[in-house]
Amino acid sequence: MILTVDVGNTRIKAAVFEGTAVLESFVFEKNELEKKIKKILDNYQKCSDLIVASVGNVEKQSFLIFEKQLKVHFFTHEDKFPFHNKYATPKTLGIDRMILAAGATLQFPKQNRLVVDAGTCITYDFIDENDNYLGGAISPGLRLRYESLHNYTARLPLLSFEEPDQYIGNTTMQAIHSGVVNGFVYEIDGFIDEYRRNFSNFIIILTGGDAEFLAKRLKNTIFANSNFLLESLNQTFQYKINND
Ligand SMILES: Nc1ncnc2c1ncn2[C@@H]1O[C@H](COP(=O)(O)OP(=O)(O)O)[C@@H](O)[C@H]1O
Ligand SMILES: CC(C)(COP(=O)(O)O)[C@@H](O)C(=O)NCCC(=O)O
Ligand SMILES: [K+]
Repeated sequence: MILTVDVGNTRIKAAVFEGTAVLESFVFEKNELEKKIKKILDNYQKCSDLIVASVGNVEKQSFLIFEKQLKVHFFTHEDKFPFHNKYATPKTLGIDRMILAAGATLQFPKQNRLVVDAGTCITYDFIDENDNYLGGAISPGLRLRYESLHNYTARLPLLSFEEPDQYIGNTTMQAIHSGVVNGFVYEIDGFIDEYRRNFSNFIIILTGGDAEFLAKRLKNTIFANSNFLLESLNQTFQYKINND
């Protein structure tokens, strides 16, 4: 049994795996980290490994305190990954993106894969059918768009997510909802269209905090799985064990 933990810039996601099956998954805030992990490990005492991928700013020590109970592994660029990394700055590539790319490579062999992770940021990661990781894109996520409109202007209120019913917003609030939500959806559809024009034999994997909403709104058909990063962490760890 293993416990996987994904530290993003907004929230922490965790899941307990037995083989490839998710036994339970969790979402919590950074300030609850140690308390939550302790509780999970109390409930799943058979966990032998704690596997972490972090792009957020939490102390390593918050995980290392569990070393008495089980093995702790932080994924880094030094680990073995199942793709050829063609990113020109491999050391600055987010470890979350590397894990997503690894999961896509292992789960969907011999095809072009695009992973879209709609979290704090939207990240696009492309791995071609020869398992070359080529890169992708980074842009502001849904909530970040609402927050930046408010934080960098004098007159725009901070709104929370609301699905606009039209693209012509006729009030300040509707204009913001249209710009943020429709802009978000159009951007992702636009990127997917561009990839589709250039590559065939293609799978698109959608994940992150906004995946569920997006799955309903995108015109492109996609494979949506909110747990894809955690599942990929589990798979990449198995891959590491088998290849070290
Ligand atoms: N309860 C929530 N708290 C924060 N963000 C949420 C929540 N529910 C949905 N979201 C959406 O999820 C996104 C963050 O996704 P997530 O995958 O948790 O990010 P990260 O991996 O970067 O921490 C935000 O843009 C927001 O729109
Ligand atoms: C782009 C990210 C901030 C995304 O973080 P997230 O939205 O998952 O919290 C993260 O992958 C990161 O810090 N990347 C480093 C830069 C790069 O990947 O090139
Ligand atoms: K992301």
